[in-house]
Amino acid sequence: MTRNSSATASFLSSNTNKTVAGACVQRYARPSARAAAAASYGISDSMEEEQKIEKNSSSKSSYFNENDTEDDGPIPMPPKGSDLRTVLPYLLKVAFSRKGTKLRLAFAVIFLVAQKAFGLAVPVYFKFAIDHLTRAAQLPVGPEALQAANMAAMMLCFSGVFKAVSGIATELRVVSFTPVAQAAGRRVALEVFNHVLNLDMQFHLQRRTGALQRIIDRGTRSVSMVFRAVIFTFIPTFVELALVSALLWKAFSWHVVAVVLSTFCCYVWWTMHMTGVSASKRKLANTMDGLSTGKAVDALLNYETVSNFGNVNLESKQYDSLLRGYHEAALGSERASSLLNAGQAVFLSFGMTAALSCAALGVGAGGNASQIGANLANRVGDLVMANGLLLQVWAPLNFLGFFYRELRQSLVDMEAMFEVLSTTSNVKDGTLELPKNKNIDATTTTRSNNGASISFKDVSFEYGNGRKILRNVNLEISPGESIGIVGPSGSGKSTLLRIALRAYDATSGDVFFDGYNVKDLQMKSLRSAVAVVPQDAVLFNDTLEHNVRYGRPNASDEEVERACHAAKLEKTIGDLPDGLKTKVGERGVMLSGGEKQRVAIARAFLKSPRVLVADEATSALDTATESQILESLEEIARDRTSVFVAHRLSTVMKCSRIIVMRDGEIVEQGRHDELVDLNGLYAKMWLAQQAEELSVKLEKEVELGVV
Ligand SMILES: Nc1ncnc2c1ncn2[C@@H]1O[C@H](COP(=O)(O)OP(=O)(O)OP(=O)(O)O)[C@@H](O)[C@H]1O
Repeated sequence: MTRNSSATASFLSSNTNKTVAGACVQRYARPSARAAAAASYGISDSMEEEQKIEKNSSSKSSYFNENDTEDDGPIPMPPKGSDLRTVLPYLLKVAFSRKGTKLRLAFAVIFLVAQKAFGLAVPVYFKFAIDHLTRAAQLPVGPEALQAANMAAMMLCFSGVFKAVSGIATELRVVSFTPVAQAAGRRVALEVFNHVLNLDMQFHLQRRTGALQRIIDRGTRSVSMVFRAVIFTFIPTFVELALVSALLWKAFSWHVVAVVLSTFCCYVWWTMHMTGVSASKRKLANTMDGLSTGKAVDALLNYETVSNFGNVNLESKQYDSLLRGYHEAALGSERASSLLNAGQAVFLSFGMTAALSCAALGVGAGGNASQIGANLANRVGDLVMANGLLLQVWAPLNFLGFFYRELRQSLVDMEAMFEVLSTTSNVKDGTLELPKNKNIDATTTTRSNNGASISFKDVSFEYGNGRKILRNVNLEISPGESIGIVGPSGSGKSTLLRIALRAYDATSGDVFFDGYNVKDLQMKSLRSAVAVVPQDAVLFNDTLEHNVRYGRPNASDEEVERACHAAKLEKTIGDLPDGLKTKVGERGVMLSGGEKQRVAIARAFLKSPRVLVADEATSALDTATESQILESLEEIARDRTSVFVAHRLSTVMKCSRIIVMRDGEIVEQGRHDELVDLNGLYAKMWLAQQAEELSVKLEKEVELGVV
């Protein structure tokens, strides 16, 4: 089970959805990753800062989770496609599933209308000011000219006030809308986290953690971008364009409007076309980005293996070639973006010049050359207004290009996220719950047999590649029995346990837990009745206490202490600088293999399960540590059903029954002495191990000069 033990450990020890979300945030959240990287490069100051932030944010987020999600309505199913017509209604439903969103959105729309209306009034009042000034200049000096000049000043004041009001409305709009987009993003993020952690083991084995993290990260950030682009950029820009066109038509002619609209159409066409080119290159860049991040995370997580095998250069080369691929793809996308920007600038400059020239020359306004000359003075104000209005429409047009690009990108990012969200687990959850009151109370000293029975009936299994791993396994484990499972490597021992705990479902046959078919049981209920101590206990990058308490998050301090005592962790705690509050590092790197095992045992003790599963829990330890750990395990196994998978037969010698597996079949079973007498596979394995131990002992004695 070595290969998958880390995934199994976190997968099997999840008690509640809330715990799952917490664990997932720990695994995927950026700050943790950065803190880990900082730790490995010795950036202690920034790490301290990160730790403070993490501590704060984790306590805050659990507070918010508990309260906010209670108020929130159910989140809708993710859409099938990734085009705007399907994504937008989904996001609106997500946003509206939160209380108060409609009101916020209504305010945001009111402020948006105010922003645009007052914004358009600015050039109009500026025109009025110029008209009054022109009139004042044409009048003889006197009270009438003075009154016209005063009117001009007043119009300028109005224009200034409207500009200020428009600015304030913009900020109010941002303030009232941002929480809506953020809340929708957070809800989607939480949904993806929970969904991913509830997916089966096959999914997690096939996906690279780094690449998955990027998909989730980018997908959730895209949520607020879609809102900003569509609701606060595209729709207002079209409305504004319509209003400006109406004003220009009234002031000049339909010819000017035609020039403006043609420019707009050319601009939009160019933007859409080039954005398509840029997006396809960006998609490739994203794939390369995911691959290179996945590679980096993989190498950093396996730091010890990389450095022990002297493969830093190999890892660097592979990482470099992925990075190069990413940079080439990103460069292609950048080039397309530059071409897009240049084209946009050309269209806007020519369009603006053409529209203003038409307005200045009075194209389409009718009349002969002398009339044009007579109206020229009046047209100065109109021209200034046209300039102001066009600048006003062109300004968001620049953003329109940016938002369109971002929108396309967001839809690409969301597609990947929706794909993850619509992945279904091959292992379907059941509906039945195990009776709750049957778990043994870890705090009492007198305990009665309260283990669960497990039975395998004609169980066969293959991982999907046509190779049979288990063949018609039949096994009855009674409540309170201690079972040892042994057999050559690859004989299917760990697979048998995975099927019992529903990491996978049997291809044929059934498994019963306490009389219930495991397929009918809620996974949460089944797994809360079982504690797994794996070979390679994986710890969270948190305090020792957090890692122990993970077995039962609501345990009291006294219970945590008792669990540490049972797992013989006291010496380790005493040696650590901050005792139980010491951070154990990424995956528990600050602890030895034996110490990590003890933490896993303390966790299992605290969980107080009905079934204890120790999967090669002591195989990586020396014999002295093994016997201590076995003592602790036996203490937990007392009065419970226990299953020990082991290579070292000394580990299972004391079990009430030993199951011997070969090629996915149970070939022998019985007590240790019975199996030795049987003279079969077990007896051979026993003799081989005895001989091996004897030769190791002899070698040591020769080294020490005893013989
Ligand atoms: N996720 C997987 N996909 C495909 N094959 C797998 C997977 N996990 C395990 N196997 C294969 O299934 C077989 C049985 O594996 P299993 O881990 O159950 O053996 P085991 O008896 O526990 O071995 P060991 O003692 O070495 O841990 C092995 O040949 C292994 O390569």
